Parts: sequence; C-alpha cells; structure tokens
Amino acid sequence: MRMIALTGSIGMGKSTVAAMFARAGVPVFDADATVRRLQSDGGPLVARIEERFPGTTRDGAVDRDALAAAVLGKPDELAALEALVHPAVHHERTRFIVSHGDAPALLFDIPLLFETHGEHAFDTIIVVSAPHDIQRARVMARTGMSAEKFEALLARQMPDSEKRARADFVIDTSGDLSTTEAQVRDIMACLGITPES
Ligand SMILES: CC(C)(COP(=O)(O)OP(=O)(O)OC[C@H]1O[C@@H](n2cnc3c(N)ncnc32)[C@H](O)[C@@H]1O)[C@@H](O)C(=O)NCCC(=O)NCCS
Ligand SMILES: Nc1ncnc2c1ncn2[C@@H]1O[C@H](COP(=O)(O)OP(=O)(O)OP(=O)(O)O)[C@@H](O)[C@H]1O
Repeated sequence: MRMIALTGSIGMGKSTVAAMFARAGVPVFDADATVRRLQSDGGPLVARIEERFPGTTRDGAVDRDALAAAVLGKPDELAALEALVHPAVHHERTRFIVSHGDAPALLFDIPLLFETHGEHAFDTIIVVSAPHDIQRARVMARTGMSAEKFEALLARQMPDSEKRARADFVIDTSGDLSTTEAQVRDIMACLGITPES
C-alpha cells in the first residue's frame, strides 16, 4: 500500500487537492477534520481540553473561537493543546489505515506534517503551494479570520520554501482548479495509481 502525505501551509489548497484525490478513488484521511470531530459534542478530547483550558468548551463541545483565543499567539499554550490533540489524531490515523487495509494507496492530509516530524511514515510527500499574496488573500476571505490569527497560525508553520524543498511533488495552486486537477492526475499517473473516474 502506498502511503501519500499531503501538506502545505494554511490556505495553500490542501483540502481542495485532497478532494480531487478522493474523487479519483483514493481514500483520504483529513487531520483537521479529525481534530474537529474529536473536539465536537461527545468527542473524547472535550473534557481534557476543558480541564487544561477552562471556559473553552460549551454544551459538551469545544468552542473553537474561545480555544483559539486561549492558545494563538501563546506558543506554550498552543504546544500544550497540541500535546493533547496530536496523540489522539495519531490513534485515529492508525484506525483509518487498518480499515482501508486493501487499498492500493491512501492519502493523508496533514497540515503540520514537517512541524511534527511525521514525514518518515510516508513513501511520497506532496506539498501544495502558492505565492504568499494569494495565500493571504484566500485566508483573509474566510469568516472569523483576522490578520492576527493568520500570523499566529503561520508562525507555527515551517516556511513554504522549506516545505517545497522537502517535497517529492509540489502542486502549484495559483492557477485555476482544472490546472490543479491536471497536476493531481499527473502525480497519480507517475505513482501508477489508476483513477476510478
Ligand atoms: C487552534 C484551533 C483551536 C483554531 O481553530 P479554528 O477553527 O479557528 O481554525 P482551524 O482549525 O480551521 O485552523 C486553520 C488553519 O490553521 C492550521 N492549524 C491548526 N492548528 C494549528 C497549529 N497547532 N499550528 C499551526 N497551524 C495550525 C490548520 O491546519 C489550518 O490550516 C484549532 O486549530 C486547534 O484545535 N488546533 C490544535 C490542533 C492541531 O495542532 N491541529 C493541526 C493539525 S493535526
Ligand atoms: N487552483 C486552485 N487550487 C486549489 N485551491 C484553489 C485554487 N484556486 C482557488 N482555490 C481556492 O483556495 C482555497 C484553498 O483552501 P483549502 O481549504 O483547500 O486550503 P487548505 O490548505 O486546506 O487550508 P487550511 O490549511 O486552512 O486547512 C479554496 O477556497 C479554493 O477554492
């Protein structure tokens, strides 16, 4: 089974590219979505987050705006949150691998792949990238985003140029979606993965 990691900095297009692989039949593990699920109503991280960051949960779920306010811009607090979250994500990832034991390839969308030194578990690393101005414009267009939040998340992330230098493949997402999709198809062909559609 080929283990493919997809990474890239905030707003570079990971989710969009992961969806293209999923449409082509490659099962996708989404680390951010897994975090959201583990932090949602009834999720296993809620009580532990409330204990460490009092007042950041409401009605049995993590209030992500409150949690973001408690950790962003405070490196020690963010590290404490990550120490709770990352082992739980890793556990879910193992379950995902077991449940797709017969797939020829799996794709893992992992924003902090390099930052958490997780790259060694993968055969192939794809980095999504775009010029900084495009990245910034995409992120700032999101609701609930502020310049401070963008900078605080970016500060925790390895510079894009370093990520690109470590990639087996770089997908440039500065063009239109069909140009991005063509790059996805080229990489699949290069890896010998037959698309389902
Ligand atoms: C800090 C939190 C509360 C902010 O939540 P919010 O809904 O406002 O933002 P969202 O999760 O959509 O993140 C926006 C972008 O920041 C990136 N990001 C998330 N956590 C981190 C982090 N610890 N360091 C750097 N970037 C991060 C995401 O990958 C995404 O690109 C939330 O991201 C969180 O719980 N993070 C800790 C878990 C973590 O480390 N996740 C990274 C992937 S496993
Ligand atoms: N050619 C392109 N390829 C990919 N995304 C594009 C392209 N053109 C525009 N976009 C837009 O850029 C945005 C990229 O957001 P996306 O959620 O995929 O990034 P991300 O890296 O997953 O973000 P985050 O790190 O915050 O999770 C989307 O709104 C997408 O529609």
